[in-house]
Amino acid sequence: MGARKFFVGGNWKCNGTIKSVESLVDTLNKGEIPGTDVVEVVVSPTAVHIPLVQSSLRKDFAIAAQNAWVKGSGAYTGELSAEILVDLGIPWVILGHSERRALIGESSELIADKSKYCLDKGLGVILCIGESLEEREAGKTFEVCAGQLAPVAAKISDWSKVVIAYEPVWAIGTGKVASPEQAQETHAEIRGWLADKVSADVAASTRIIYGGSVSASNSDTLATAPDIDGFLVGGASLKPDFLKVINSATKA
Ligand SMILES: O=C(CO)COP(=O)(O)O
Repeated sequence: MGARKFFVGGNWKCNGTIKSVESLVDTLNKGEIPGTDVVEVVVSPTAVHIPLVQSSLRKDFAIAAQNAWVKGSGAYTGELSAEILVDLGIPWVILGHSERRALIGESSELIADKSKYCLDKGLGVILCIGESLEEREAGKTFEVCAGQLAPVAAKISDWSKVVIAYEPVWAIGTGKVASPEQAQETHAEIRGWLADKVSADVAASTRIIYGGSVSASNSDTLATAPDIDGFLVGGASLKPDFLKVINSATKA
């Protein structure tokens, strides 16, 4: 546990006005959090809000894009390349979010290719995986997670800039948070899979964070689970509650 610094990401998804972003940044800037030796914080505004956030956000928080294209800059209307993100000084990108898998139809293969491309260009990747309710009820949670990780493991060798976000689809935006036992069980299985398929070192050092209805009222308890190394927060990251979630790093 000690080797893995707690990681809290705020995924703002497709939300925000200039006014609400300014107000949220102001709230975050005034918040007290443990030092950067205890917690790493990343926020992910929409692409067009990134410059505003970059110029105004406290410097101990980093920024992540919510997506990147699978190739470099070029004739890809509507996309953002890793090169553009690197040029803007954005250190992280979220890839494979279940909303993009489900709504845009991104496959695990495409997400693996994107992960490889972005890592090669120097970005850190927050790689999202997780099962649907039907898959959980069919007892396929681990199978689904392993199936989403396998194409990535086949393509990358350096995991030092990968954070795995386990986000069960049934818990996202539903208020139905996984219990600490449910999340811990899957996190431990993912870590075991990494040990088996990649290496013991990668398993020991890779942060596996939980996402899905994380809030100020449940983050302290979730943080105590030994294999939960942080959170990817949606709805609560748009509110002052995000500061409370960040502070749960002290419970880990
Ligand atoms: O999808 C999520 C973060 O990426 C989680 O969203 P909620 O926290 O709103 O459930």
